[in-house]
Formats: sequence, structure tokens, C-alpha cells
Amino acid sequence: MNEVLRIRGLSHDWGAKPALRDISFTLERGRFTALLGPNGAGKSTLISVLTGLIRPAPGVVTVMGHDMSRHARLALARMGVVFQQPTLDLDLSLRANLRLFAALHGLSRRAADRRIDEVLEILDIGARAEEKLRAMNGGHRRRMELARALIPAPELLVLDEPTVGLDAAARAAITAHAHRLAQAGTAVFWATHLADEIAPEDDVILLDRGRLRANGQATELAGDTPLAEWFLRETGGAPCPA
Ligand SMILES: Nc1ncnc2c1ncn2[C@@H]1O[C@H](COP(=O)(O)OP(=O)(O)OP(=O)(O)O)[C@@H](O)[C@H]1O
Repeated sequence: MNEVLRIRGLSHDWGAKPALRDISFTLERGRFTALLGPNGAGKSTLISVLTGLIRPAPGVVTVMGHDMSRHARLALARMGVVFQQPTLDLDLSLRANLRLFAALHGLSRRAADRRIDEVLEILDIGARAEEKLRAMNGGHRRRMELARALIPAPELLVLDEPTVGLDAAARAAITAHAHRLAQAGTAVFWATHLADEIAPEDDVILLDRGRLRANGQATELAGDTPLAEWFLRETGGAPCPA
């Protein structure tokens, strides 16, 4: 099955304020898709809907064929999420954090340690596994949030502006890791307002004031125009600095 996520006719209002309007798109295995939009476009609202935190009205979200409104547990089991806010305990080591998370997913200690070692190798952080998170810089902490999201081997990886607050080198490193995960077969859904995190071959879903303005491969959408300029032109405002 190539289709990992299907969203159809999704809308959401915050009270009287419309936040999403009639959004439809599909994500496929092995693709890095940027959810690109300026501040207030609706990116976090969309991620809250697709992670089951809020119910769309109306709208349908299915993950690997499982309808989020009827079979949320099955849908969420196929998904890894990196939220904007940190979720790991700073006073535990990375391994202890991941063991706890693996246990919550029902993995035995042996299966957990096997999966933790795989994930640490994928993200190139095995050498730091026994250190407490508090001793690490922001870039490593973010990479460890990514490690946590990968423990259940998700087909869909959702990241809500995962580079906020990181310096240029840490931003480049985590962006490169996410692209490698897509090349290895995961559907990566990456919310950002920074066009330089997007490679020419990536897919882009452009969201602006709650509406889907464009959906396609970055090079096809922007043509010869640099993506950041195209983004500016399409949304009529300046992309915000990191
Ligand atoms: N919990 C909430 N209650 C009320 N309004 C909200 C809530 N969350 C978001 N909004 C409003 O919904 C709209 C979309 O916000 P959202 O946070 O989804 O955008 P975003 O693209 O993620 O923006 P940013 O890049 O600033 O995080 C905004 O007008 C925002 O003020």
C-alpha cells in the first residue's frame, strides 16, 4: 500500500474563528512532504486533527486505511509524532526515556532494547545513549525526540516545526535525518515556515489562512523561482526567520 495518509474535506473552527477550510490531500510511502505556511496558517491545527487531538467537523482522516474517528487506536499505532514541545524527561538518560516509551507501546524489554539500538544507529546518537538529556544541547534533544517517535517503526512520521529554536547546524542535521527516513520508506510530514528546509524533489502542501493553496513537488510548483520567493509571492508576506 503506497497511500499512508488520506485527508478529505477537513475543516475546523476555533470557536467562531475558521482555522481550516475543506482540506484534502494524500501522503505516500517514501515521500518527504513539507506542510509549508506562514504563522497562523493552520499547520498546528491540522496536525492536532491528524493526530486525533481534535475532531474535524466535517472531514475524514485515515492512516494506513484506519479511520481516525472510528479506529483512532489503530490509526495512531502507525504514526510517530514530534511535537513542538519537548516530551522527554531531562533527568533520565536517552535509553531510559526510550525504554519507558517502548513499554507504553507494549514492547518487551528485549524487543525494546533491540528497537532502541536500531533507532540510535539510524540517528547516529548511540554514543550518547546513557547520558542524561539535561547535559545535551538543543539539537541533540530534538534528535532524541525524533528517536522517541521512531520507536514503534511508524509508517507515518509527523513533525510540527521540529527545528524551532535550533541553530543552523542542528537544523540542517535534523532536516537531513528526516529526508533519509523518507528515502528509507517512511512518509514524512514536516510542518515548517522555512522554505530552506525543503529539497527540490520534496512535496509541498502550501497552507495559508486555513486553505490549501498548492500541492505538488517543490520544483514543479516554484519552477525557476527560488522556493522561498515563491512562498512569499503565494502568501503575500515574508517567511519568518527561525
Ligand atoms: N487553541 C486555540 N484556540 C483558539 N484559536 C486557536 C487555537 N489554536 C490556534 N488558533 C488559531 O487558529 C489559527 C491557526 O493557528 P495554528 O496555530 O494552527 O497556525 P500555525 O500555522 O501552526 O501557526 P504558527 O506557525 O504560528 O505556529 C490562528 O488564527 C490561531 O490564532
